[in-house]
Amino acid sequence: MFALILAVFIFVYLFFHLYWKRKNLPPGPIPIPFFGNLHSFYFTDMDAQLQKWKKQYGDISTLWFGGQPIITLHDAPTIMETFLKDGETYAARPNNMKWDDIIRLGRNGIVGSDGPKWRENRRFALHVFRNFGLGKNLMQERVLEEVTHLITDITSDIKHGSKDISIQNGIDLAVGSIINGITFGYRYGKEKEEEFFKVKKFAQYLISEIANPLFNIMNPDPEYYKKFPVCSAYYKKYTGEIQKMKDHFFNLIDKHRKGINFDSNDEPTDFVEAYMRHQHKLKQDGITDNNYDDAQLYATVLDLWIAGQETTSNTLAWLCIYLIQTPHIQQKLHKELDDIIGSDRVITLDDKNNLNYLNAIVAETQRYCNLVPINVPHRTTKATEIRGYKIPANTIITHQISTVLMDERYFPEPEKFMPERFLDKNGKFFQPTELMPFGIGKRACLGEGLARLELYLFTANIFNHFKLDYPSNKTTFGNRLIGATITPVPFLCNVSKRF
Ligand code: HEM
Repeated sequence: MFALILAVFIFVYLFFHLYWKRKNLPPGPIPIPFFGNLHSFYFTDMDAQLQKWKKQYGDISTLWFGGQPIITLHDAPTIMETFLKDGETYAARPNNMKWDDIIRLGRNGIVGSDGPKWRENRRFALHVFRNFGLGKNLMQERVLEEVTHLITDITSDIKHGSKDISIQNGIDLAVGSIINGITFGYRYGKEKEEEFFKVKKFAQYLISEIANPLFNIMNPDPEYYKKFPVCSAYYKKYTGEIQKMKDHFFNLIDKHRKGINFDSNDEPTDFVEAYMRHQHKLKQDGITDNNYDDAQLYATVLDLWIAGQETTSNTLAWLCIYLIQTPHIQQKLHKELDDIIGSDRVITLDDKNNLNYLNAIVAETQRYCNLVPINVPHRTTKATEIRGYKIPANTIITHQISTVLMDERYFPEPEKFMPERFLDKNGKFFQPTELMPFGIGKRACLGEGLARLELYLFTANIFNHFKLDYPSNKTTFGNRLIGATITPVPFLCNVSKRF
């Protein structure tokens, strides 16, 4: 009798998991109970595994993160028709990813919030960025200040000849100084290097854990899962790290508030000040029911810092690695710089349209490094239909940038690093719509303008001043660490001066 009950139970269980819950969804790899498809990422790199599934199941498929199905789009035309042309339907974020609530004190910030709070705060941040000169010379000056410090530091590190140094750390610190300058109003530089690497460590921990299966399994309800042995140790460690990060940012926020004279009409010089002045105005106007409390401020600053530092800095690090691995491409870049610039003067936005090969290298690096292996998930705000599949409201869905950027239909021989693919027959740089490293639609990267400015100014000025080569020990050179972003394993490179 017991055997019969067990057999029925197993049958019902398998029938539900293997067939019933998947029957109306696009095809995809078979999920196993508890893990879904997450276990596959243990055996193959995330982006390579997605590529395999795309070949197997086509341009629209379903992945399971634990018990959570995620509809995944892989081809540019479908992505344009949905996320771009019907943006509002795809503008929400999942509301069952509970670690986020712990990290961001509820549904706060920009990356993880939605509805009016997200809309208002995204608009507010973009407005502040524009006031700080994005798209004008002011932001260029901020970036160039850090570029100049970096060039000076590298020059002094290598003295007269050439030397193996960590250009990666230098870039990290410079990009961190830019985002910290924008958010809190001060740069790190060499003097505050220790503070920078402390925050960077938190950021890296958060980002890398997103690829941890245990993190994803516990995500729907960490408070419940922490009752189980392995999960409870994980919960303790994870929340401990988050607490340190919260302490750091709230400390800075409190200090900042004390330094602001709210009676003055001075223009704010950093994001936190702009935010606090806005909070103050709302209070004065008696508007208490608003979307601008301190939890929202903390979570937004956290989002800007993490999204703004790690992404740009890693892209630049990959660019250095690729140009070391392809000396003929670096040589061609040096030739363009010699022909167009011809001195060690500072390269600015005014030169951008003449530096076609350089722009193509940046574009190809963004394609090839494929920084975000799994794009940030979205949630449908209403029922819709995609390629014949009925997708209900509140379905988790994402457009998979990583598979689009490696798709041979849009980028022939995608496994090759070939900047020439972005030059037309007259040698002019162009960007096809399929090149979408910042995502598309309502949720496309908020920092795209700043990131593009940084990628261009750093690349142009670093390579105008220096030649980069392999370090003497290249054992792990170019190896990848996979998390929410793909990071190069820490590396040295041999740097020599060109002037
Ligand atoms: C090379 C650099 C960068 C890359 C490749 C990148 C890529 C992305 C991607 C793929 C998304 C998700 C889009 C989606 O949900 O579909 C995103 C969102 C976001 N990024 Fe970036 N990003 C970069 C730099 C930056 C910078 C410099 C900042 C801040 C100053 C920033 C702030 C944000 C924010 C706040 C969001 C969330 C937007 C929202 O949910 O409304 N990013 N980024």
